[in-house]
Amino acid sequence: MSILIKNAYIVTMDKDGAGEIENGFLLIENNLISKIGDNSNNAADSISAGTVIDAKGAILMPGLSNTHTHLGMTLLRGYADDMALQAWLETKIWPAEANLTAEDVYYGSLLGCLEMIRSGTTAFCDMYFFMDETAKAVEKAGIRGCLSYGMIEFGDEEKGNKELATNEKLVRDWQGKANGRITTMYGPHAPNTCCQSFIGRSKEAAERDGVGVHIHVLETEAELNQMKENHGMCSVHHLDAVDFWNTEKIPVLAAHCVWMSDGDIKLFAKKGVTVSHNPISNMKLASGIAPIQKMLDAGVSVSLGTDGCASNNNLNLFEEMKTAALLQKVGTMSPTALPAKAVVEMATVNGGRVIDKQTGVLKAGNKADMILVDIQKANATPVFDVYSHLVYAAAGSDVKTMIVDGKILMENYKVLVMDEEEVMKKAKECAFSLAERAKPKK
Ligand SMILES: CSC[C@H]1O[C@@H](n2cnc3c(O)ncnc32)[C@H](O)[C@@H]1O
Ligand SMILES: [Zn+2]
Repeated sequence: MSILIKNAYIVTMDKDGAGEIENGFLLIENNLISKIGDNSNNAADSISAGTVIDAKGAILMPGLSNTHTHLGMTLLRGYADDMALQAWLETKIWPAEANLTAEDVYYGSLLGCLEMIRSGTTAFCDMYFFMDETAKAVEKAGIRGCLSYGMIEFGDEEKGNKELATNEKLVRDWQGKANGRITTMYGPHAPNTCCQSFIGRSKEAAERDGVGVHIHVLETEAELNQMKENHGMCSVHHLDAVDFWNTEKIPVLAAHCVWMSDGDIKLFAKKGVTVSHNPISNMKLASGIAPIQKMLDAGVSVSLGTDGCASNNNLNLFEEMKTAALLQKVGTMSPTALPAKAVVEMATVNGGRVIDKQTGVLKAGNKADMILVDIQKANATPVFDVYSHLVYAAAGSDVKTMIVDGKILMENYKVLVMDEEEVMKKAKECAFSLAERAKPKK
């Protein structure tokens, strides 16, 4: 099993290696990148491979990583808009989610995988319900998923025990499955929906099982105020007291982090916490502007997420990259904040670091997760700077080919791993049936 890609403009994202190669080739053997180099002297002509892709007119780059989403929520796209987080969750989303079935989450997740394949995302971190179904969808779709069960216990110990047991089963059943494409984490939802000791127990379970933790933190000013009122300190310091941010043994992924103080940022940098920045969700729910430039300056590893489809309302990381850059600029009133290359690093290198260390950079020995972005298009004419193009001008729909773990999932805009029409039909049926079941009974 080998694939040779030649004549590509390669963006490796490899700081210590090739950087960009204007006319490059890349060889995949089994699920790994075995060679990458310059093709201006036709070096690739001497390489034989089972499949050859001529990538003239395309950028070859690492696949994008979406480090915070709730994939099954594709069914709730457009279900409840223009509301603040707490009211949105309590009056619309949680009542709808109380009616979710396993079938809903399967088709919602498959639809999410399809949308990610079509827009360049090769890997994602998820936190939701019925996670066996998301795992089955990931298995079928061929992408990479880091899955956590979303645990909410509101201080109820008995509920907490059940939630931990469900997450533990997910880890036992799915960790490392699908040739390592599926990994798992523990997912305590947030510091204001789970008590401190429960979140501490989640961390201990994750360390015992050798997997990471994924949590929402300081998403809104309301959370910050509630934590100060109830505990006399912010969420970050509250959880530091149970050593939650310690990454010596396992990765720690913190979504949102909008209301971080300078002290919180310093602590995250020291501890090695990965932040998932979700600018579109933060804008739509009017949660605020996360201090991302400050985090990067302090040495925090910041990645990008979309959040769920009910607060975004899509899974398109190209939109997320552009929004991240623009939002930092307007938030700091500085056009030099969050330049294009730093944003591409967030969506590739930094996301890869938390999902699978052998992804996010195109170099020999890494896993073969990559995309081809079409630049034979009006919106790609001219390309002066490849990072500027990717962040400010490119669209998710410019992604023409995707390879994950050495397998072609989409080739020349044709998705090879599922019947798109069928998936959309089933997902639509599930969505409308769910909305019907969620209607308040008269
Ligand atoms: C317990 S599974 C995940 C849980 O989180 C909800 N959710 C979706 N988006 C957000 C957000 O921006 N902040 C907090 N919680 C969110 C989702 O609906 C599930 O109930
Ligand atoms: Zn979320």
